[in-house]
Amino acid sequence: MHDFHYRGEELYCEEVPVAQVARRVGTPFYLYSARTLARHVRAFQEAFAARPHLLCFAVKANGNLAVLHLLGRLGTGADIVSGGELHRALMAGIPPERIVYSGVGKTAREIRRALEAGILLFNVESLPELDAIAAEARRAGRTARVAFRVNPDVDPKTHPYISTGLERNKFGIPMAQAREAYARAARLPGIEVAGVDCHIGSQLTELAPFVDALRRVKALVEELAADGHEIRYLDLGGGLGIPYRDEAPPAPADYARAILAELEGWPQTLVLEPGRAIAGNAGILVTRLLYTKETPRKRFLVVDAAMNDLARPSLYQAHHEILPVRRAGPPVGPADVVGPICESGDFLARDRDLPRFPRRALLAVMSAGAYGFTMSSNYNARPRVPEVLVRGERFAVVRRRETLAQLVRGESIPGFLAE
Ligand SMILES: Cc1ncc(COP(=O)(O)O)c(C=O)c1O
Ligand SMILES: N[C@@H](CCCC[NH3+])C(=O)O
Repeated sequence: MHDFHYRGEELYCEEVPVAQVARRVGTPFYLYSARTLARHVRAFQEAFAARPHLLCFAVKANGNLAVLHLLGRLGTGADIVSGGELHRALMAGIPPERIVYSGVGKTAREIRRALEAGILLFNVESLPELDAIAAEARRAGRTARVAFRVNPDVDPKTHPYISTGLERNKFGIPMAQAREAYARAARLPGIEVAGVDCHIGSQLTELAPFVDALRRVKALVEELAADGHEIRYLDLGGGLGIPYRDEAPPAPADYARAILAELEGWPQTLVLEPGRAIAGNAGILVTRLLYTKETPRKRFLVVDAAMNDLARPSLYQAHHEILPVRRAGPPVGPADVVGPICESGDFLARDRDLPRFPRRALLAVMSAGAYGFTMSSNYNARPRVPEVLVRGERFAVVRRRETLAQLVRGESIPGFLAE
């Protein structure tokens, strides 16, 4: 599942002691395992080998150039949602013909860049956006291949903030409007109807919502075929969950079996956009204990990482396991692991049965490889932390710690303030 394990008393990433990296780069930092990333990619590739498919890693989960480069070398493409992510994917060497572009608010400039790059597919989320893409394509003398992202109105049974395929969510177009939308797209110069797309949410731990959504998509594709559209790509989005605690999400092979069974005799190229399932358990956030603070009610472990470094616990009450980098004694009762930020919502873990740690102990916040660094911010003027990639016995800093100079880069004090 992942390559973070104890050897004796010490936590390792692959062949590298985590404490050794901490000595080199200081804390906090993100640490990724190349072996875990590669294993997860291969699990998808092997599971879907029986049919034409394209694995487009969701860059929003982890956009580090080295990570994207590694995934690209293994054959993956990218699912992007902004001009910034397009830039990252191209810089990392991911070929444009393996890039699909989702998101409800693509700007004219972003659309132009994606057209110039020659990406595979625009996943279109509204009719006004379709018109904008058509206009840019005509201006550039190009043709944009499009899929509509349809909203199948399926409950993914996940956290409400990360469910996307319900009618009340802002994503995609309602199924009932799809045929009309495709008819309009087919008439528009600059547009080539190429696929159907759907993505119903993230951290799904059951197969049924995926299968439900796919059945609705299949019914639509049949109608579209009857209307004369040639649907060559079926983009099923991402969303496969991972174990953070005791969840038992389906493995990529189970997910593939369920989908492939539905698609027997369907010739389309399958596009998949996993993010978390590839990167989530391939990364940890390493932090140092600053102070242990005991009050009559609570024990607080104040660490040097905070909600600006890993937002998931504060934002979704997400659970991330906390492991000592050097094994400590037995648990002595509940503690909150909190950061230095001036918000009560600044916690990485709550009410965990944890040992008593020596001062300056290193702690690993597990399963932080997806939506960890990418959601980090500079809140409380905290420089963003470094990212380190391990492969076997080697490791490299793949993003340096932000400096104080970088923290204020681009800011200026206008002269009129002195008047
Ligand atoms: C359009 C789209 N594709 C792919 C993903 C990746 O999802 P996950 O990381 O759950 O696989 C997301 C995020 O939920 C998304 O919005
Ligand atoms: N950022 C979320 C997932 C949202 C997925 C984006 N479509 C998380 O950390 O779980």
